[in-house]
Amino acid sequence: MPTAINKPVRIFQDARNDGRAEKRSKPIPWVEVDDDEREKRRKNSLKRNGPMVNGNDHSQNGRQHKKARLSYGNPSNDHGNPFGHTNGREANHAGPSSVPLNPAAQAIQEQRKQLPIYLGRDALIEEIKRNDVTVLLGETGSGKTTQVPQYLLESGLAGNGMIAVTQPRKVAATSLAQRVAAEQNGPLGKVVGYAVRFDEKSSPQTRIKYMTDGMIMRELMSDPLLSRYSVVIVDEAHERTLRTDLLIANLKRLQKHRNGSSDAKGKGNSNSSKPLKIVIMSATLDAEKFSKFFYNAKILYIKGRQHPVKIYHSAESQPDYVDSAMRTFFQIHTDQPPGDVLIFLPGQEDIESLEKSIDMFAKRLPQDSPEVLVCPMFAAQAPGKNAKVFMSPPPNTRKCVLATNIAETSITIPGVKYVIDTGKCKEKQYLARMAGGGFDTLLTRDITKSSAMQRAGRAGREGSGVCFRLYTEDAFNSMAPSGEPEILRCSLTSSMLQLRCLGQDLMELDLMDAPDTDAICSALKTLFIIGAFNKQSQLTPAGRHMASFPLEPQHACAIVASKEHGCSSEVIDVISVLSASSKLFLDITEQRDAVSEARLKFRHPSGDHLTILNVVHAYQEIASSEKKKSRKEWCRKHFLNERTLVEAREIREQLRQTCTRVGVDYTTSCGENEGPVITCLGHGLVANSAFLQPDGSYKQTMGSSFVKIHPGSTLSDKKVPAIIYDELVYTNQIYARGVSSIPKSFFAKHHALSQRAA
Ligand SMILES: Nc1ncnc2c1ncn2[C@@H]1O[C@H](COP(=O)(O)OP(=O)(O)OP(=O)(O)O)[C@@H](O)[C@H]1O
Repeated sequence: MPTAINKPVRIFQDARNDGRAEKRSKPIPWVEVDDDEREKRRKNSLKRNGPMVNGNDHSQNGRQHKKARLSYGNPSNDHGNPFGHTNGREANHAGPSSVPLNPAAQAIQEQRKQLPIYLGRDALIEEIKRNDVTVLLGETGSGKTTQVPQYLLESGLAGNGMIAVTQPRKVAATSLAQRVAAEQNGPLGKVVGYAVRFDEKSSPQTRIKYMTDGMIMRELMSDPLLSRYSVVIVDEAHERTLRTDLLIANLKRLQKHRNGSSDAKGKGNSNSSKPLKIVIMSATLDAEKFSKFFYNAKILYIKGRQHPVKIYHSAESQPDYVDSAMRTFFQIHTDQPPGDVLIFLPGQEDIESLEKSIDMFAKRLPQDSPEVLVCPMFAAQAPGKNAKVFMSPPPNTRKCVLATNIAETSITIPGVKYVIDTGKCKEKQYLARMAGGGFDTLLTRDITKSSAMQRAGRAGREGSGVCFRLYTEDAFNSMAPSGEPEILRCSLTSSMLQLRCLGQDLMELDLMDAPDTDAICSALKTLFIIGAFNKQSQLTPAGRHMASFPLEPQHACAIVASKEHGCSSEVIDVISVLSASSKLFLDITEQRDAVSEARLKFRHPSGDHLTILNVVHAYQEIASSEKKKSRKEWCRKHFLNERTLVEAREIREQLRQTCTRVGVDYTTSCGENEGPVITCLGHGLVANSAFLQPDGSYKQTMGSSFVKIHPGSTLSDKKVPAIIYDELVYTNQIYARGVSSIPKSFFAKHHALSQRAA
């Protein structure tokens, strides 16, 4: 397909020689993956031991296909309704055709019928009806995530219960809900809704709810049997996030309770009025492992993908992957037919650096060349900005999305035809032994085969696509098949607290993989010193309150402590900013002096937390008196991210509601005397504290590591006897970020506690 991809790109030849011009001018040599070989790999990746629901080898497929067409949009209830009787509402959810369809909606319905999964619709419904647990494996783009919930709803299999579809990431949950609401020909939040942290769009009419795995885990606290749901679909289960693993363990437990059956075959349904169906889905899943975990649950396969994706590997390895991605982008842009480009990079820094390079070289394109619109996409970016990647670019413009692995699974970015995969990602890793007390940090590493396949899959969503891998075929062949489950590499503090509120013990839970003892001890230690657990590792009343907040326990602890210190208003203001998805302070390296000058007036001598509070107060004043435009200008002048402040305002509202529930008066204020704010933050961050050493470094109180204050902190050039910090980042050394000074006397009580905990 791309015949001219090996042509030199002019703009690099013409560019000023910065030492790279000559190298850049040489096109990257590509090797196309042989189609037969790819088919062999595809078959291997879908090693089957169960029926294919949409292929010729399914015993009844021909008949079922016919029936599927007949029943589409007009489902009878002949698939049974194991969740009790429909209550009349069912008729409204018989499918999108119950409301007259305009031409655009009709086109969407036609698209639905073209998906590979459509051929197996009835077979799939039948299998899910027969089995309590179903493991569904099908290629990216076959239609699992968008169609399965609708099939179950339209067939009446969900009864009058809801269908939850869990996703590891917020952006997938929200964008899928939007798409499926359109497929159901209704507004978002009605029949189809979503729930992610700090944001929910649903109503009493909601029947399909896309939600993050964290949100459904949180629902367990108020509804331990998840009785509102008749089906829980765990999507992208291959990612094995910590929350997915905990959810799966809980689903297994509560299904036994609700269905009264100890196997996955659905035999216990007869006595149960509210049975639960579980569907585990992915394109790249160790299906046997999941099946075994659920007492040999049925594995089903969906054959084929809607559109082909051609794959190219670079002939040589590309150590400077950011530069190689940039060259590949312009090779596509100058030679290839229209189509947007999606580039996978490990993290925000690489994204920002590539954005600058592409913008710079795009200015050197010939005048008649199409424009380039770069759209970054990463978790720490405000949701509104991430949503921009889903919009169409202006005419005669090629969109170039620069994304981390948040765009890797589930989502469809309209217009994307080309994927450039650097082969790198950042992964959370818990450095328990290294840092003594232990901390989560992000490390750059090579991706897995499963990720490579998911990334390539993003190119074939709306038509045929092309994926350029910036690594050799040998490198691909030596990649691990899939990643290590998060439960084996992340901090367990938050999950342990949440589970204890459910009356569960992480150590006793029936998990697919048991976590490391170091990580368990570290979490227990942290929960003990913040007062969430007592010496016997039992949940305290304060711990229960902490778990009510949708926050890390350390932050929730600060709010709970503020009740006693009379400064809840201020603590909530600070925590709201720390919980926003993007950073408050914009760090522009080239303008470092201007940045620190502009921020001088907010700077608080105690450090970053009260500096944040000063910004929040100043913004509140501006927001009450100035127009929107002036607020924006004010933020720009002070190098502040206004989106963070706006998002923090929404988060504050939610935290206030939780405060009301747990009896914390959020209006109490310490006024000008801000000392108690640091004391409360200290209670929460006591495990994140360190003492000054003679050489100017800081030694952790709970661990044995030496840390430095991050250069971006207001305290970076100060020496204070003791600090608390929000997080540690590991580069060539360990840096503490989000730092405040705290009196050493504060530790008199806590240090003894931490010694005892150790
Ligand atoms: N937001 C969207 N806009 C346009 N088309 C979409 C959108 N979401 C889904 N589609 C279409 O529906 C198809 C099926 O998507 P779906 O997410 O159901 O597939 P999947 O099998 O779950 O894939 P994956 O494993 O990658 O999540 C896509 O390939 C695309 O053609």
